[in-house]
Amino acid sequence: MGPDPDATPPADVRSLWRLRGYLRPYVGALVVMLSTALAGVGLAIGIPLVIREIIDGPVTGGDVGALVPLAGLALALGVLEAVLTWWRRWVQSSAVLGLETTIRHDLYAHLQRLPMAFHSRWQSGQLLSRATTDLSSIRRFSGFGMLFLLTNVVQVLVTTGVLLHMYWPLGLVVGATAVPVVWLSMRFEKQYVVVSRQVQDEQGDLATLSEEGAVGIRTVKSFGRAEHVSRQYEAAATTLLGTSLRKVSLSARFWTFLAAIPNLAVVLVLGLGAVGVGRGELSAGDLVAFITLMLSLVWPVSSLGVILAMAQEAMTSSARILEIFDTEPTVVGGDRVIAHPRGAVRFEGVSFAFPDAPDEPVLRGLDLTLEPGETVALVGATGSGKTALTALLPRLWDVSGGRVTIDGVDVRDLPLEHLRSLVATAFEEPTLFSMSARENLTLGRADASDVEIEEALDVAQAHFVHDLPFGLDTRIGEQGMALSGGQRQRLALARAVLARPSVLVLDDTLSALDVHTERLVEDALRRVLADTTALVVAHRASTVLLADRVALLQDGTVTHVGDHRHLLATVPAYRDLLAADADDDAEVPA
Ligand SMILES: Nc1ncnc2c1ncn2[C@@H]1O[C@H](COP(=O)(O)OP(=O)(O)OP(=O)(O)O)[C@@H](O)[C@H]1O
Repeated sequence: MGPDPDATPPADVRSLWRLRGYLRPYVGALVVMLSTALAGVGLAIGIPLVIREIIDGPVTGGDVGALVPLAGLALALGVLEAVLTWWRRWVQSSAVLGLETTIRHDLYAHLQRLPMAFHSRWQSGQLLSRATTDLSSIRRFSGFGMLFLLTNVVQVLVTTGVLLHMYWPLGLVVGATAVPVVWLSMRFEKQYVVVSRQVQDEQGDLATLSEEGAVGIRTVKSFGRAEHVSRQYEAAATTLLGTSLRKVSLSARFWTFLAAIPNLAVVLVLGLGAVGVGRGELSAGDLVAFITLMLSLVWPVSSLGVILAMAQEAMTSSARILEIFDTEPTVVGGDRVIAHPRGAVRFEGVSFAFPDAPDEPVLRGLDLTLEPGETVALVGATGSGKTALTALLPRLWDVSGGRVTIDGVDVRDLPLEHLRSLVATAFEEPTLFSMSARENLTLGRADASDVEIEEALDVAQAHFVHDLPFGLDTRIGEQGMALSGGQRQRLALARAVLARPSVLVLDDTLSALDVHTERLVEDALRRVLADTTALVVAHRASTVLLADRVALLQDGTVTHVGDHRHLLATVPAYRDLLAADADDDAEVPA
């Protein structure tokens, strides 16, 4: 199913062409860019011709009076060329940056719509490189490459035509020097693409190593592996250095040859040109114009190889980005709305297998009913599919068979946003985002008042946020204050409670809390759970006691549903799972 994230997709002009819609808002800018660039070509050809007039006219004839207007014209053309270049660059930069931003925005929005099945298959590094490296290579080509591919070809053709027209034998010499230059740039381009890809990959490897080293610093230190990790890093850095030096030496050789060829040609043209001037077939002004025009061809000819490489790269990048755009969001909402949700949940004959393991169903023929306001604890061995079951409610995954309903409506018939406002989940290992504690808390309900935030913090026993350096405004998450596992869980619980869902899912949310805090949280939770339907994944007897009923998950299906004490007394498998905890049970208020 879907494309392979690690493979480089076949690239051709069609992929680049498919992104043309993004250029539409910039048609005006493109017209300005193209006309200024073409006018620049005209000036690059015109200025040497004016100089020819100056040399053959006033300079040869010693006529100072005629020199002034011609020199003024040359100067004006030079200034015009500078102004046009400035204008083109200015228009170009704002257009291509805008273009890149629009594609990046669409890409991000699309990624948010793609289902878990997509995200569990694609490494974040892959997505990151598509959103950064690939986008910038498209930007470079659409702003710079595309324009110069066109204008350079025009400049080479027109200038060669002018040269041939001025004095065809020398024109042929110049035409002939273009051959080794083009050949050299093509060869260079091929080798350069390979080396620069390699440098990019090695930079990626090095980045991964440094990230792992930084994120895993505790593990590295506690296992005494610091030296091993630095050796690994050093080896990767040395490889990168070697490859980068190869890249530099390759381009140093290329540019040296590139400079040498026109210089040799100048010698040849000067020699042959002098003969031509001596024979009266060519004026001195012609020769100077000729050489100036010839030198003006060096960049357009030599850059063709690099621009073609850029085009190739942009095609590959478009193909890689289109791969993401072409992945259809398979989890799409319906259009039914539950106006007054009561929170009755039913799993009816539910089966489920992860898409990458379709032959090993995690759940099969599972039935479970949660009455409105009821709390059901889900108990099962580790790996028995408890998390998978809870993920079916907000449609992080879709059932493979059967259906899940809320108030009798199949969750697939509800708009996704509506469904996800009905169901809130607190995970065992919650993600906190790099933003303030308040923003993290109000993720599910941006308009929550301070009083409501306070109530949610009460339920989750998360008053510690007030003791953070800036209270609720303290930045937490990856780039902010590090919080303990238990603190993170309590924030996640407060976040879920604050969303005031009709159905609350707690996926082992209390596992990192000490017994004392857990009891306080449970006491407060009991009040919240009194009128909210809740599915609570539980590993401990104390958590189970929050529930009105317990469902035992075995072999992918619910085998027993009942009261905790009853199950403990009658179901040996249940007793085994909660045996260690069973003794505590007397201490906990039922
Ligand atoms: N993305 C996935 N692709 C394939 N298999 C998966 C995926 N995620 C989980 N599994 C497998 O599905 C099974 C059920 O996993 P699940 O996380 O639902 O178990 P659990 O009962 O919640 O376990 P625990 O109590 O340890 O959290 C496990 O065998 C797990 O290895």
